[in-house]
Amino acid sequence: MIEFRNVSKHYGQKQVALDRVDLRLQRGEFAFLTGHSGAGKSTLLKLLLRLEQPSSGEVYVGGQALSTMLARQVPYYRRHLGFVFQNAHLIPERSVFDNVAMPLIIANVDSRELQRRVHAALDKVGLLRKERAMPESLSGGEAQRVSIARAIVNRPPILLADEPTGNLDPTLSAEILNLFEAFNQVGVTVLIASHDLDLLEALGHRIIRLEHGAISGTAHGVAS
Ligand SMILES: Nc1ncnc2c1ncn2[C@@H]1O[C@H](COP(=O)(O)OP(=O)(O)OP(=O)(O)O)[C@@H](O)[C@H]1O
Repeated sequence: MIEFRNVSKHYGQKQVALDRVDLRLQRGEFAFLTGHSGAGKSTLLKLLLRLEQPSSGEVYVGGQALSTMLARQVPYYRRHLGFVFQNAHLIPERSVFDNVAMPLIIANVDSRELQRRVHAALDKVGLLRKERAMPESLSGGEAQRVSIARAIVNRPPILLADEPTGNLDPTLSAEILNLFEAFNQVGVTVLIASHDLDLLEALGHRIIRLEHGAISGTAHGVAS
């Protein structure tokens, strides 16, 4: 589903963000990406989103080499990826419903289908009752759940997240990770960058470690 073949990424002349990374994620896999600050986690996700291009090597998603994708194909490609940031990044002057609907508006989905899908996404994250709320009235955990609803409303086969629990306490973090697990159980491939090793190790999923841009190990945590 996802493959990095000998991928390096340099910023400028000296900064090596990724160093000859080889990595495969099977369809339906759930993996964490961890490593120190500056290890290259966000860069790896940016390459998958095609926000950045490798300096050498190739990234394949669903069998397609991303370097061969034309600029005009990139927006369509990105519809197959859901992405969750550390901060929810909601539009403050739009309701919860409108925020979640945004990817469907961009994809020109008709209004009845849009309503049905937004309700289904909010239902999955347990926030249907908040559809008319404005972002400022949400707690941190609720805002993050809205951003997850927005990421999955297009039913992407791949869900990526960069430190999605970084601003949340341990109980809320566990709730957010449970949501990712629920999507994974219905077949979504999930890759989450996180520092929070204690939380990750307890879940029993694959953990991919980056160190100064290189893969330093891949192992499984121990499910408690
Ligand atoms: N746009 C950029 N220009 C120059 N250097 C960059 C750029 N983006 C990242 N880097 C550098 O590349 C390296 C990897 O950064 P990256 O953001 O991928 O690490 P990270 O593991 O996500 O770190 P963190 O956990 O702190 O977010 C770092 O040394 C960083 O300073």
